[in-house]
Amino acid sequence: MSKLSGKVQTVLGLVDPEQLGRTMTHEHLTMSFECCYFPPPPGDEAVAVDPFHMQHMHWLRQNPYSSHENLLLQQETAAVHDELLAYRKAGGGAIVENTTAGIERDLPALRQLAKDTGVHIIAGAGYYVDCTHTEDTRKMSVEKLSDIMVSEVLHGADNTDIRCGVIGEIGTGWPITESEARVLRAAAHAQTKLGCPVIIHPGRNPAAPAEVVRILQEAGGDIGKTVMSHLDRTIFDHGELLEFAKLGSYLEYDLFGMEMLNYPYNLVVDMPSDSQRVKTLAFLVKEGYEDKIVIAHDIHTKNRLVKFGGHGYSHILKNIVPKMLLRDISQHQVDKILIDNPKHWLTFK
Ligand SMILES: CC(=O)NCCS(=O)(=O)O
Repeated sequence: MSKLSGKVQTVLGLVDPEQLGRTMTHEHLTMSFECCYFPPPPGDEAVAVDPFHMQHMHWLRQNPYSSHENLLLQQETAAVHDELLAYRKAGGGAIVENTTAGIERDLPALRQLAKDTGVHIIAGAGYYVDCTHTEDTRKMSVEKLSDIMVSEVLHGADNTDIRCGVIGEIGTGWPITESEARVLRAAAHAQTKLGCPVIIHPGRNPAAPAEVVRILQEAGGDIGKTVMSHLDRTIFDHGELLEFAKLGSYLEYDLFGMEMLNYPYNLVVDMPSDSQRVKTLAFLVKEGYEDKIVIAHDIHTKNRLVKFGGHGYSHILKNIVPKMLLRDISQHQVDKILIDNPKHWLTFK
């Protein structure tokens, strides 16, 4: 039996799963989202260059990806530090930090934040979406990619001794590229070796999550120990959602706090409101999936920090939980979603 077995691996070392408490399963504390810059609407170029003023807060919420400055979350470690202290005060215990290679993972910063705030931080191994893969990454075999992920978990990543505790977020688009498929297979192989949790960023198409599951399964992945992220912007039809849920992954609603009219990466998508997200959670609970739901905010731009007028990492604990209780999700079920499900997922087999 591996020494990881029965434990959760944080950036400060192994912990007993009971120590985690309430856990956001998909956040970023330091990263760059420059890879996904989207040009501003015509006429808004001047605002986009200098958006951090009170009168532009609404513009930023509607166009978060159209300001280069807004994509540099890695510049805000001091604010994130304060917001993690607020998260603890609001009852939070742990955060899964999903930044992988390609979007500027910074493990020393994560270790410092964990030390200074007392929040358990679990770091992610592996690779983000295709456009961030380097030439080296594209040339690697599945075995080589898998060896790297295993090493990031067992020995440390980015030339540090800081160890990752999950594989992911593994980035995929739609259609899934050859390089992304290779990374997915490698993640499945590493998961088989390690018995570790995996988390996936699917492409923006309702068929994408199931296609990822198919590739992982074919490569021997453990779907019951895998989180499918971003379902709030991916699967809308309740019938299709139940079909996907049957495949057995954790179902993650992780864009709480993000409300926008035009989702620039797929204009066909109507980004749901938080009320609609809660309604979908209540639906899944009613259908018997209370043991498979996990939630988070996926903060990946500056404007979502409290410092810039955003909701911060405590929004779910402060605002969404009361709403869940109002919508027939019991306290026991809320505790499953925030404590038990993340704990089971994060514990190494
Ligand atoms: C960092 C990240 O991948 N966030 C997801 C953004 S998306 O618009 O839901 O794909």
